[in-house]
Amino acid sequence: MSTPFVVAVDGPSGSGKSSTARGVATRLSLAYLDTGAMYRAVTWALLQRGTDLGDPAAIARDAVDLRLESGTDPQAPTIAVDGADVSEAVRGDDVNAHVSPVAAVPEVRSMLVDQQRAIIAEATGGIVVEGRDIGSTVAPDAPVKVFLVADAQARAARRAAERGGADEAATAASLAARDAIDSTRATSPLTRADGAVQIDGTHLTLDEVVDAVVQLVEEARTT
Ligand SMILES: Nc1ncnc2c1ncn2[C@@H]1O[C@H](COP(=O)(O)OP(=O)(O)O)[C@@H](O)[C@H]1O
Ligand SMILES: Nc1ccn([C@H]2C[C@H](O)[C@@H](COP(=O)(O)OP(=O)(O)O)O2)c(=O)n1
Repeated sequence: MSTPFVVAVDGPSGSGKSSTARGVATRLSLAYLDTGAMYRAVTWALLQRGTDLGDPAAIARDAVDLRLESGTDPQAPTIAVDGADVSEAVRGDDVNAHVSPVAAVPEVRSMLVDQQRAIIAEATGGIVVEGRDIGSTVAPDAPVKVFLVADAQARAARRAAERGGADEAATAASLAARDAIDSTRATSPLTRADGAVQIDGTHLTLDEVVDAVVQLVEEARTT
């Protein structure tokens, strides 16, 4: 069986990965996988369990038997853990504050990377996958790799607006704290992968960013 066509979209928090990836997948009738939602779901479940999130060994021990299910429809993506749909719950402040240390635990990463590769293998019609390490680690052979960036101020303003006018300075601080941990952890840190095309969406509309990625896909399909 041939390997599914993968579009890898990586970048820092709030750079537009989810909106772009969903837009591209919808436009091209591809599946969509939000790997950040998987790290968020593990964090949510460990918070519910009362796991000591300052203790990587406790995180690894309690995460190992969690059962995640990712819905890959770009127009209605979902994430469930042990049968409960947590698509909304994983966006809360508590998860935002704890997800980066959880995502830094090697056992959590290897468990989720295995699951992500299994989902990709089943996406025979092609899939857009977004996260931090897709082009570098999860799907290094992806024919299209995008590294999406935007100014810190634009990212904070957009994320605060999305959250109903949340405080912009507090949102900026939360994004910066996560980016710092995500970029410096030992295991597959956020980085621009070999072969990734960097797109700066600061002064582009969402449609323009989607157009740019669709163009990269069309170029890759004709070469
Ligand atoms: N190019 C853009 N122009 C304006 N707003 C954007 C653009 N890209 C994304 N957004 C908005 O910014 C917010 C964060 O985008 P999102 O896709 O959730 O980022 P990420 O997945 O990287 O965290 C969302 O409210 C989204 O609608
Ligand atoms: N492939 C991935 C995806 C996300 N993560 C981690 C790092 C991020 O801070 C959290 C949450 O990711 P998510 O993409 O949902 O975050 P944003 O929507 O960009 O704010 O998970 C990761 O380590 N590797």
